[in-house]
Amino acid sequence: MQNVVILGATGSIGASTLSVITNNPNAFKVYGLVANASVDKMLALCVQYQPQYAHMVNERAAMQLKAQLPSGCVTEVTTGAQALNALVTDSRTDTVMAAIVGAAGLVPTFDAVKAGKRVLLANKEALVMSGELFMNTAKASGATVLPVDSEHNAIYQCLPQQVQDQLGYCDLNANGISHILLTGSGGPFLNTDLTTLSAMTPAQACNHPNWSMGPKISVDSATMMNKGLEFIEARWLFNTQKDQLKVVIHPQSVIHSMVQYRDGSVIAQMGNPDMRTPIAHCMSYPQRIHAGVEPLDFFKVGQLSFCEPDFSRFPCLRLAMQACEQGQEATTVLNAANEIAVESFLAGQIRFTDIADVNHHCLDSVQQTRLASIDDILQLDEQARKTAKSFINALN
Ligand SMILES: NC(=O)C1=CN([C@@H]2O[C@H](COP(=O)(O)OP(=O)(O)OC[C@H]3O[C@@H](n4cnc5c(N)ncnc54)[C@H](OP(=O)(O)O)[C@@H]3O)[C@@H](O)[C@H]2O)C=CC1
Ligand SMILES: CC(=O)[C@@H](O)[C@H](O)COP(=O)(O)O
Ligand SMILES: [Mn+2]
Repeated sequence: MQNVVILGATGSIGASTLSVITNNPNAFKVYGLVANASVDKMLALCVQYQPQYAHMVNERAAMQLKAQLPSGCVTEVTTGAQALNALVTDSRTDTVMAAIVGAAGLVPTFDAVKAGKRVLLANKEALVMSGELFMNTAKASGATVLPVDSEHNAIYQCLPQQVQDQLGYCDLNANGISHILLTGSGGPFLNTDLTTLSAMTPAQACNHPNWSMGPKISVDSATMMNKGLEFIEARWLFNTQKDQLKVVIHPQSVIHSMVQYRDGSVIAQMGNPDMRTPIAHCMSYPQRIHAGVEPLDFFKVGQLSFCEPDFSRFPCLRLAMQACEQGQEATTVLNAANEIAVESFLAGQIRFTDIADVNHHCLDSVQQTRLASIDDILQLDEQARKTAKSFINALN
């Protein structure tokens, strides 16, 4: 029985993780649930799963949750950075699902890695910000990092065992691998008339053709910044060298990514677009469990198609690929700028096409100081957020 802590329990990945646990009650116990401020959702989860701990980052939310928990519920409600650190590093915590959205997930995820836990990584932004430090820390602590993001999970499944065992420092070339092919759907605006892009609304941007996800990642899919963040994520997870990583648009999201070998073989991982598959894979690795996902029906899949990304439609993808080449300072700035830009777009303060302009401006103007620690990363993140906010204020 694995004791599981879910960071981001009230979100989309949190719900899928809890569904996998519900399907496998003898293998997993919900030990701790973490969210920011969604009291009603957390209350319902506490009643259903009776975790040992429910942690709310927002202090008021923690007080409200405490007041509303029914008597007889075993859950202890906590708040504050120290309590969160204690939960992820607790000797009874076996597995941490890292599924807080954005930079807010970095510290608890990193703490779990430092403590040598089994870390199931959905929070790609943590790796975008701290990639090198994150993977080095995992190696030093002996933490097992398993990629939940559907593409990275697919790539992982297509790699040989010895490469899987050396996540973060594997030599792809020495293992006969020529390329990693990172697939992306192109999102809801793949074929939208370019002249109308600036008028696209948050609801249209969040209307992903294949996946049901939280609002931030949905907008990132629409700009293809999601693929850019995933490009950086793959760079760190699979230690890719220049030109080993390619983005392929595949609108149906049936193939979740591929690995191309020197001898001409291409190994792909396929399945219905349902995050419970990669989550179940990570939770049970190296075993296989029931995820509650319908098997892929090849007679109903229809046509699978592929094309190259068009950078004039998706400038954020190019920015991310360039930032990846520049290094961790640039990717930290880009991630922070993008979080502010997406938040402002969702709040109706900027246009869809302004997101790329905010990101571009921050990459060009934020001074990129050398990053040696998580504190350095958080400081640069803060600086980039300030710059993004000033730029947005000047737009309006
Ligand atoms: N959804 C998906 O299919 C996929 C998601 N991912 C990645 O997984 C992560 C989560 O995505 P998703 O589940 O869609 O996001 P959601 O928006 O659905 O959920 C976000 C979760 O994070 C919590 N949260 C937000 N801010 C904070 C904070 N400051 N401190 C603590 N908790 C916070 C939310 O709590 P509250 O409800 O209280 O606000 C909620 O539980 C992202 O990094 C995303 O890129 C990767 C692949 C696929
Ligand atoms: C489910 C998942 O992993 C998302 O990151 C998904 O890939 C988003 O779809 P896009 O390929 O459109 O970015
Ligand atoms: Mn993905």
